[in-house]
Amino acid sequence: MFGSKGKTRQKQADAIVKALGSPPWLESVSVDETGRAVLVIEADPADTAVAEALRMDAEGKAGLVPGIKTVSTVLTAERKQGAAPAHTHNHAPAGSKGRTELLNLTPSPRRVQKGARLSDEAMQQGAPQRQQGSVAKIPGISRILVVASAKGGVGKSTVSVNLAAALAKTGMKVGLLDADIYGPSIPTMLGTQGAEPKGSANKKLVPVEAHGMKTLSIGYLSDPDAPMIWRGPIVMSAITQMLNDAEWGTPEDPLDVLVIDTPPGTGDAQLTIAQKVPVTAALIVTTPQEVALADVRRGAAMFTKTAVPVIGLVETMSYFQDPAGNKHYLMGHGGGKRMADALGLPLLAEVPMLQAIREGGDTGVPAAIGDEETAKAFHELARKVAIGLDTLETKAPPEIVFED
Ligand SMILES: Nc1ncnc2c1ncn2[C@@H]1O[C@H](COP(=O)(O)OP(=O)(O)OP(=O)(O)O)[C@@H](O)[C@H]1O
Repeated sequence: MFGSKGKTRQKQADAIVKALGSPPWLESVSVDETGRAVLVIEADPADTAVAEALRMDAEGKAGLVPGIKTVSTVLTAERKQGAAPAHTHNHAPAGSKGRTELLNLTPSPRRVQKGARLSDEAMQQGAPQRQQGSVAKIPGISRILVVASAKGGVGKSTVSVNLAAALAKTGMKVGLLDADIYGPSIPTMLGTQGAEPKGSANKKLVPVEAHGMKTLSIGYLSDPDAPMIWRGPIVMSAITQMLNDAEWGTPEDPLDVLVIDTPPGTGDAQLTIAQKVPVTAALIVTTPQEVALADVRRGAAMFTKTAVPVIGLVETMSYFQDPAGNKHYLMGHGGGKRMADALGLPLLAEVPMLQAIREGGDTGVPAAIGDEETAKAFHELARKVAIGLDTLETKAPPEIVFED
């Protein structure tokens, strides 16, 4: 029935169905020879928000199946009673002429049927969603990794600082940009409070050097005793300045990676960064509690929507190990793994709750450059992140285009 290529495509389609958990709303999956998957999702046209959420989630998961290069979705009205159940195919099913036409008419990117819509934030901004590669790269920066979390206080800045320090320790040229407008904590974590980035001869900001990294923080640019209300445009101009008008590297000698610590949540600031900054990939930080799942899902969906690949999840404060070596799962056990599985993302690290990590943050010497045992989790994470970023460079990004 199928040739060997056809069999591969069928396997990929089956893998997508499996990755999505064979849901009843998935009418069909097809994969063509270029690695483009088309998902046909049945949704209630009256509930566009649900349809949109299903689509984003499904596309994110499908995009992670090996061999899949782009994912497009066709949203259809709900199946009438007695219609065929969900199945996979490499060709439009015989006898479903309307659907065949629909699939054949969509060599291009994702089509959103009338009724489906973008998020409220995107609508408010009135801007088309970003397509990967559409934001110009910054000369002097090879890759940008954003570290995000759905909620505040989960240990995102701690992961950002230690990951950046661990990457720098491997010999990579690393930058760390603190874009956390609500609580720029990176100067404290690096022991650079009060630093004032100087201007260079060619009127660029010179990043502050700390622990083998180049760093800039919104905290260096604002008075910590005079908290200001940061609004979208101001945030973006500060971040844009720190990104584009700073001496991170040169086109001949660029940074290998710039880690950006973003503000927690999925509001305007995060969406703007994902859309306007040439982000290579995102990393999501969470704690083990189950309650955060919906928030994390929303965060992952935001990146999917803006065509930013998420390379994985990091669970932090996973457990406390007593002096006898017993592990105590104070915040629950396995939440990060379950969440990663539910989102179809790899869990890249489970960082323990350690006094040395907290103290490292408070004293300005990241634990990742400290003693071997404490630093281990971050070094392992850095290794996986470096591999993840390299892998992305050889894989075509998902293709996303919205219809008017
Ligand atoms: N693995 C860990 N072990 C011990 N303490 C930790 C760990 N991770 C984070 N902490 C501590 O928890 C507190 C919050 O961490 P952090 O500031 O990194 O969170 P955040 O998510 O960046 O917060 P915010 O939302 O304010 O940006 C800090 O005091 C930090 O030292």
